[in-house]
Amino acid sequence: MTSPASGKFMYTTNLTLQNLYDTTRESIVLKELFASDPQRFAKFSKEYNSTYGPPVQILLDLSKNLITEPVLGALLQLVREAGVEKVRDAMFAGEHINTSEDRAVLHVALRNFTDGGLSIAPNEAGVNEVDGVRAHMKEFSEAVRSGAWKGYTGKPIDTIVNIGIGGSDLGPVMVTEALKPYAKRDLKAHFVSNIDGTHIAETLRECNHETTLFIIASKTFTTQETITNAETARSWFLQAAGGASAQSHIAKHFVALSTNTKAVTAFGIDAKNMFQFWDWVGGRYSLWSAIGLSIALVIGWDNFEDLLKGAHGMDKHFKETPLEQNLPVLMAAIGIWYNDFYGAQTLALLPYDQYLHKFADYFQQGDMESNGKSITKGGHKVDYQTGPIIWGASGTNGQHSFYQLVHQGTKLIPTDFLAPATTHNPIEHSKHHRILLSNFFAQPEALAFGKTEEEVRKELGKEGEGNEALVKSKVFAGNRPSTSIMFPLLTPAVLGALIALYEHKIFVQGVVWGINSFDQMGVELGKVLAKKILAQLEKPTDVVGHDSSTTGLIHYYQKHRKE
Ligand SMILES: O=P(O)(O)OC[C@H]1O[C@H](O)[C@@H](O)[C@@H](O)[C@@H]1O
Repeated sequence: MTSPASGKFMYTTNLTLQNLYDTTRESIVLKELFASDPQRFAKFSKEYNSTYGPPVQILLDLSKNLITEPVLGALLQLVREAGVEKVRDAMFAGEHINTSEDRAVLHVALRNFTDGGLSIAPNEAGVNEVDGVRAHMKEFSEAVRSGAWKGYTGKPIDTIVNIGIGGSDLGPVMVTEALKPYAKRDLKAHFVSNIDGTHIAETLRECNHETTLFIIASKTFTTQETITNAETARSWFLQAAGGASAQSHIAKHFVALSTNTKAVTAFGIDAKNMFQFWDWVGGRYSLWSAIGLSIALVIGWDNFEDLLKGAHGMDKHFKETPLEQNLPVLMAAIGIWYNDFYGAQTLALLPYDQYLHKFADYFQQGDMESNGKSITKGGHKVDYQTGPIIWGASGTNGQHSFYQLVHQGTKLIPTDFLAPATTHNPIEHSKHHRILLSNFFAQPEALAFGKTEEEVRKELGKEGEGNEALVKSKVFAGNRPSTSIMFPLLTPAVLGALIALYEHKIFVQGVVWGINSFDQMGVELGKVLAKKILAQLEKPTDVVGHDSSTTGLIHYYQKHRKE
């Protein structure tokens, strides 16, 4: 048998799985599986308890998935056969598993603490500088939060503006939203990402230049959106602070988070106000690095460190736990079952926690930029499905929009439901939370077990007689899969562990599919074309080298634009 090195999804276990799918799919009916096995929940749910850092408990209930013991066994065999354990260890050891860019993949090193016991790639350049950058971030964030760091007129900072995009934006946005209960409420935080001038313009309207700190977050420090927004912020600041003579005040109001010292200093930011990270930190894995500075500013250093420690606990679990008990491995295995055997196209992330309302947005980049690939590491075109489309919204909002399709549409939509047992806002004696959780429990139940025609007829009584269309439209076929994830309370450490759980799930799937989860060549072409087009926008005669559609659209813009 060949492996994905040839572009064929053909491990030996693949045949076993295909065979299981062909011969047992009809009998994988959740209603029957639960009825015939009172132990199903006990068998297919796992409790994670951190062995490192602040306490983290996570309950992962996989029992409402379309799996049986033989299926899960075969999926784990597939993971084993694909060599996931070897590649995982290679990642922790700092081998250059990002082969196309010849880089190590060491975001795990950013959340390693010397007593963590994982001895992560101590020899990779930069790994021994992690502690130093953390100390710098701690000192700086504490100075800003305490008011010791002053703006150029001697006033403390009351507003921060993180300017970044993609991995330099989504993590800080998602985490600061998720951990709002831990936020310093009198420090306003804004995140500017879009090149659309509206984003920076609306943000600057809310800022006082004397008390605002701009954090320019860009791994490469060449990203068009970020640099343009940063230049606009700098001009705004200089103008408000008295023109060119105010240049020396920039040091009090602009810091940079980057791997590119040269570009940062060329921009005018002092190297001592730069927080370094390294090329082995992928953008979408960078919230643990200096990119997390805005998080540390908002929630404070100790909470930021708890976030890292929660993730580190999950790293230990991923590295040290047998596959059968390994949460990210189990989630990855089940995702492969739907993606490559059932033909599911998507995965919906559905947190029943308003604080996690950016969770799906965050993992759209995390998952889709990592595993949205169709060429293997060996350079072959795949003949199987790779990364799923990630989408979702926080409960219960989704219930009033897209759940109709999830319950009764023609597509199979695997779903992950997430919820905390306790809310940070127990208003009305937690009445809201009880209602929220009743929905969190009800939706997976409804998806799995549905409602039969017989039940509908009984319920409708006379109204249903002679109205077959009505009866049929009220039937829920059921057997729609879901995973449920619960935790006691959304703390920084729990959030860290949850993010790391999904990161490692993505990792495992990427290895099984034989792709490089750590480059992102797919974002390049559009960028290059946009640069070329930008230079042609002035006059219709400049618009050359395009198809008639693109040319027509640019001509329309040229005809109708107003400065
Ligand atoms: O931090 P930077 O270098 O500005 O990159 C921002 C983003 O740019 C591109 O879209 C990709 O490379 C992303 O992975 C990255 O997160």
